[in-house]
Amino acid sequence: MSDLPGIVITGASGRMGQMLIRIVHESGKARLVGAVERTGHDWIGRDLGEMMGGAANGVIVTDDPLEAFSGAQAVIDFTAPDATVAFAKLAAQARLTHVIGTTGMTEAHIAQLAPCARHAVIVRAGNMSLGVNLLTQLTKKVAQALDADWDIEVIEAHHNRKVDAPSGTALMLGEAAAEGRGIALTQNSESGRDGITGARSPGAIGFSAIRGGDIVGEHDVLFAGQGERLILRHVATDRAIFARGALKAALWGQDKAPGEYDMLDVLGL
Ligand SMILES: NC(=O)C1=CN([C@@H]2O[C@H](COP(=O)(O)OP(=O)(O)OC[C@H]3O[C@@H](n4cnc5c(N)ncnc54)[C@H](O)[C@@H]3O)[C@@H](O)[C@H]2O)C=CC1
Ligand SMILES: O=C(O)C1=N[C@H](C(=O)O)C[C@H](O)C1
Repeated sequence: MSDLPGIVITGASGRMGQMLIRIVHESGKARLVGAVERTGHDWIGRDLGEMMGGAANGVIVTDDPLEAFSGAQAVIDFTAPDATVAFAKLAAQARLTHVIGTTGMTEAHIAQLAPCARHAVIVRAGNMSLGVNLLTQLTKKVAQALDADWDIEVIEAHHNRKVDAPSGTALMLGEAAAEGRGIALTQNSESGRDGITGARSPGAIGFSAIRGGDIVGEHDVLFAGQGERLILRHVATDRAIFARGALKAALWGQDKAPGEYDMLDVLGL
């Protein structure tokens, strides 16, 4: 019996679920011990390896997270907001590290994580890649250096199946810009411009979302001044960057005290 940490993947058939299964399998640093999908999904009761188009691996996909979580040390969860809150409660009961990549969570969803984090490690980030987490730090620094005469706009592009906007990454970047500028994002955010909108509010942080084709994820932070513009950009071309970050977080969480963490903690940025 291996002593590598046992990992459960929720949303196993999803774009990120399948990528996570590959990355965990290839890593040699963890064991894949469970796979969860929503009730009614075709994969329930079937062998995960076969569903992924390979040889049987003995992991049977289940819609019972409690069953999957028993005997695991961590759950990596890229699903949907309501599902993530439900998984957080079960992961806390089982004292598992819960790595949350799910975006589109409201304040009400996020508030429900705090009691869970009293019992277990939660690592949550709208983007698990090294590049984007570095970009948040750069964004904060630039926003600190420039005054409010420089308009800040976050422009993001994603594939045509994405259901939430602005993206979790765009919100992280907006938060970083707001922090650098010493303002609250909630009171200074502008998005969804259409029609006679009036002039841009001075000092606002704007958000624009593009959806199309198979774009993995692209984010620009535009600082627009008088006579010059500065653009910080991240382009993701492979979902493996998110999966590698999530696996790193799951392993990092193994010896940490219960609490809510993000990828800056994991990466030491
Ligand atoms: N933080 C990060 O680095 C990243 C976050 N994401 C986020 O991850 C989430 C998933 O993205 P994708 O994989 O592209 O979506 P997807 O739609 O391909 O996959 C989601 C999966 O979750 C499953 N699911 C939904 N409700 C469930 C439930 N109650 N129980 C079990 N499974 C359930 C669905 O059946 C589906 O297979 C989105 O919120 C996305 O924004 C995506 C990429 C990177
Ligand atoms: O849904 C996606 O695909 C992605 N979601 C995350 C987000 O909302 O920022 C991360 C990445 O950009 C891909």
